This record gives sequence, structure tokens and C-alpha cells, in this order.
Amino acid sequence: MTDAGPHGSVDRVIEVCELTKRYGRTMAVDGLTFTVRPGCVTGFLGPNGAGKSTTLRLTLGLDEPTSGGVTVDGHRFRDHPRGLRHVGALLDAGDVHGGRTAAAHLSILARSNAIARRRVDEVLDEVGLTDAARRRIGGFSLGMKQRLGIAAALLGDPPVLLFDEPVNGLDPEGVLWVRGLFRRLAAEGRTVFVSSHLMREMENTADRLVVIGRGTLIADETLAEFADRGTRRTVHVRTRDTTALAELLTSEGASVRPDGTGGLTVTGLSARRIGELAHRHRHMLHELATRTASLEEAFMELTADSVEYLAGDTR
Ligand SMILES: Nc1ncnc2c1ncn2[C@@H]1O[C@H](COP(=O)(O)OP(=O)(O)OP(=O)(O)O)[C@@H](O)[C@H]1O
Repeated sequence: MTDAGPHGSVDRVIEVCELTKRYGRTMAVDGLTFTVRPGCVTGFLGPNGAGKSTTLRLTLGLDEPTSGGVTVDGHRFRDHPRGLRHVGALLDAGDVHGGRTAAAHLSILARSNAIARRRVDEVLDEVGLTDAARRRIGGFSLGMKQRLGIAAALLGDPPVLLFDEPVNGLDPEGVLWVRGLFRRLAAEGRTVFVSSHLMREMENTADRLVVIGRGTLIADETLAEFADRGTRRTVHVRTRDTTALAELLTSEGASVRPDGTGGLTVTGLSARRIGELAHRHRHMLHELATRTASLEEAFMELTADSVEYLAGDTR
């Protein structure tokens, strides 16, 4: 599965190398380098505007990079003779002709990519749209459009699959279904690359994570490695003289920040040690509690500096 290919490349591997895309004054993607391998689900995470869709569009040759590039098996997408039979993708589920039926939409795609007609019925069945096959797409819910987009990605039975925010619009049953589908596709040895701006959509799906913010790479690691950040403990402490306690804990090597409610969030010292120090220096503590950050919190902390639009932002 991961044998070296004819050009010294690795089979089914997406290689993003120094990828840069500038739109006027906006750096959508800024020197991104990472590799996506087969046999596992790789989550592509980042806040809104981080550059995920741009990276996926560049991977599919739908846009030209300003510099750098992306290859699949060592070739640019447009140089792959097998097109959709090699790389299947869901980019924008709404980008379909509403007047066509689901079956007609997929049949046209199949014909133009030399894919057998029987695949249309197979993928409609796979995504649960068999009963809606003869209905016009214009009347589809967002969730049904997502399923149709996933069907289109699967149509050519490709070894490499890209999905841009596939969970959008799916109901809870649909979310479970799509997770199972991604896991199965990866278990079959395919390369599965899935974007999302929500950690919780990835934490039960992805084996690896590529995290970006403002077009640059923030993390490229296994979910287990990422989870280790998530299990980092912080201690919540509340006292009357916050400033004095913060100075004391900082001098003992802790990292201390206000928690926004008059208390302090401390990392680098255990609750027990903080309790001992406070006692020795005669600080009365009103609260002392250890808490474990969730994966979502770890993700938000990691990407905090690259969030484009903050609620209530007054910058
Ligand atoms: N065609 C374009 N013209 C101008 N700016 C663009 C274009 N496409 C993307 N951008 C800008 O590039 C940046 C990255 O956008 P992109 O859609 O790739 O991010 P994203 O991570 O997919 O975000 P989201 O989760 O909101 O879809 C944004 O600031 C966006 O406004």
C-alpha cells in the first residue's frame, strides 16, 4: 500500500510542499508543508478562514498556487489521467445543478470520467439516497446534498478522498454514518483527508490531525499526541490578593493567567503544591481545583491567535 511509486513517490500520498496562495492582500495559504498518508483518516482542522478550502482547491487543481505545490503520488492532480477515479472529492455540496435529479447528476459525472454506469446506483445506495434518486436536487435538504456530494466523491472508487466540511447539515444519525464510512474507507487502505473547523467532529473520526491557522501549519500529529495536550492539567485557584499569589506562583515556575472571573488559571504546578505554597506564605485560598482541558479547548487554545473573527471582538 505504501510502496514507492514509479517516480520515487509513495502510493496514495498527498504531499503539500511550501504551498502558498495569495488573493490580493490576503495570504490564504502561507508556506504550508505536510503529508497525508493512506490507511488512516486525517483531519484537516482550523478556524474559519484558516485556508482549508483553498488548500483542497489547490490540491484538485481548481486554482493555481502562488508558489509551491501539491502532488498525489508524486503528480499534480491535473496530470493524473484517471481524474475522479484516482482522487474523489466533496468540496461544495451546494455547487450542483438544482434542476437535475440525483441519478442524472451522478450519471453525467460517471460518463465524463469513464466510470461504469452501475456505480451510480451503488453509490446512491451507499449514501442512503436510493429512494431520492429520481428527485430534483433543488428540493434536497442540505444533509441530502452532502450525501449526494459524498456519493460523487465515491463514484470512481478512488484510493484518495478529500472531503471539505462533510458533516455540515447532517443530522446526528448522518454524522454517525459518515464517521463509520470514513473509518471503513481508511481501513480499506485509502487516503482519507477531511476538513472541519470543529475539533469535536474529528475527535471520534480522525487518527491524525493537520491543524492550520491563518494559512500556516500549527500542528501535524496523531490524535493521541494531540490528546496529550488536551489532558494537560490546569489548576483553578481563587484568593483575595490575586496579584500577590500570582507573583508567588510565577516565582515558583508556574504560568499564571486570570480566568476572567477574578480567579487564576495556573499551569506547571500541582494543586497540592499550590496549596502548600499558599499555606506557607499565608494566603487564604477560597477555591483550589484541578481541571483537565477537553480536546476542543486544547484546539481553541492552539488556534486562538489565528481566529479571524471573534464574537464580541473589539479589535
Ligand atoms: N477566491 C478568493 N478571493 C479572495 N479571497 C479568498 C478567496 N478564497 C479564499 N479567500 C480568503 O482566503 C482565506 C482562506 O479562506 P478558506 O476558504 O480557504 O478558509 P477555510 O479554512 O476553508 O475557512 P472556512 O472554515 O470558513 O471554510 C480567507 O481569508 C478567505 O476570505
